[in-house]
Amino acid sequence: MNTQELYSHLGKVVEPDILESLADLEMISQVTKKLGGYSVELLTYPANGGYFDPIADQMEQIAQEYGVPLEIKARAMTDAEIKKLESHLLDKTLIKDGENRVNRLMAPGSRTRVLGFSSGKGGVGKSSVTVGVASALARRGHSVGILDADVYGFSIPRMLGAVRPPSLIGKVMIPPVRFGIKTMSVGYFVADDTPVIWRGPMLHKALEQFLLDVFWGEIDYLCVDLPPGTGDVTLSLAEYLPKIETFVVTTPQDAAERVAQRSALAARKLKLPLRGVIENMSYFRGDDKKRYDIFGKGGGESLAQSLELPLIGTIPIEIALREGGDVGNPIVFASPESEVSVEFMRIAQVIEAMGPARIYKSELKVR
Ligand SMILES: Nc1ncnc2c1ncn2[C@@H]1O[C@H](COP(=O)(O)OP(=O)(O)OP(=O)(O)O)[C@@H](O)[C@H]1O
Repeated sequence: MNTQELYSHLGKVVEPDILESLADLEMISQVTKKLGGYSVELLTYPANGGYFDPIADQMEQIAQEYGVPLEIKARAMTDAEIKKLESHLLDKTLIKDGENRVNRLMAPGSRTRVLGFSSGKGGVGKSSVTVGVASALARRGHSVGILDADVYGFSIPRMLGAVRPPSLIGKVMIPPVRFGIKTMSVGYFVADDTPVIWRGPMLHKALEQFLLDVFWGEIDYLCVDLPPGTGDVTLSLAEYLPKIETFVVTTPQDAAERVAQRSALAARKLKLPLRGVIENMSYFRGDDKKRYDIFGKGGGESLAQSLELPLIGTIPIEIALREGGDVGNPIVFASPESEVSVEFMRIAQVIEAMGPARIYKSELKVR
């Protein structure tokens, strides 16, 4: 093996958050031959020191496969190298749309579908459903991102076990990736026990940044965990994400269904296209294989009927779902055969099959 061949093998290693190859990102130096083996430099950007190990492990594995000793050294990128990487990422993040710069995922003609998950009130499992559907779409081979817009009750980083904060390369924010899913949340910027007491304009600004300056790339699906009800944040999002297709999450309980209906009608007033209803905590299957309707029956169906929307899924109560959410191991990946996971996979298929909503309000733009 010559140095060029080894370089081309090592260059195929994928950077864990940017999800592009080291060669494309120019993050490894030429391989050099040295006494008894080879040496290569891995260039790190300011916050990715912690990623050195997983990348280096993969490079070592490749070298071992070819039976060549390899020394890997980390080197911090120079300012000029960071600038170059930033411009590479900016090209893939922003696109000119007339006078405006818009994030590629919001540009007209972008292939990204934006799926919003809303609920009338907290605690019905909206975040769990967002993670479940996003995980199922990822397992079906799509590129997926989750935007945690539930700014006061953020839970996505915990549910996905995402512990690394986003890195900043120049102006571009790199969303941490877990289970192949890009994630962005206010939770990355505040300590877990700190209540978010930002005022409207600050939240507006944070969301604007999450949508404009984040390197989402042209993902297939952006799943948005909306705050419960229809407050300020949802209003802002409706402006920023004119392509958002909303799914209403409810429980079988009558009361939850009525609150969900109010919020769905408000969403309709905001002209957020509603695409379907998902009923969560629909039943519990006991060890005796029987279904127990713990929270009653029929809430999802009756909400769907009153809103003239399809009921696209009924998700059972499953202890493993709650446990997976608590430790950052989503059930769709942890137990793909469970009834809940099978249902999430089915819902993902239904969403795929229904295709994007045909709306684009060109007058609504960021900046
Ligand atoms: N189908 C389910 N089976 C078991 N536990 C569930 C299920 N759905 C949600 N849970 C659990 O219920 C709790 C609330 O869920 P979640 O955080 O997803 O709700 P939410 O509607 O997003 O709430 P909030 O808006 O308050 O953040 C979590 O502990 C979650 O693990």
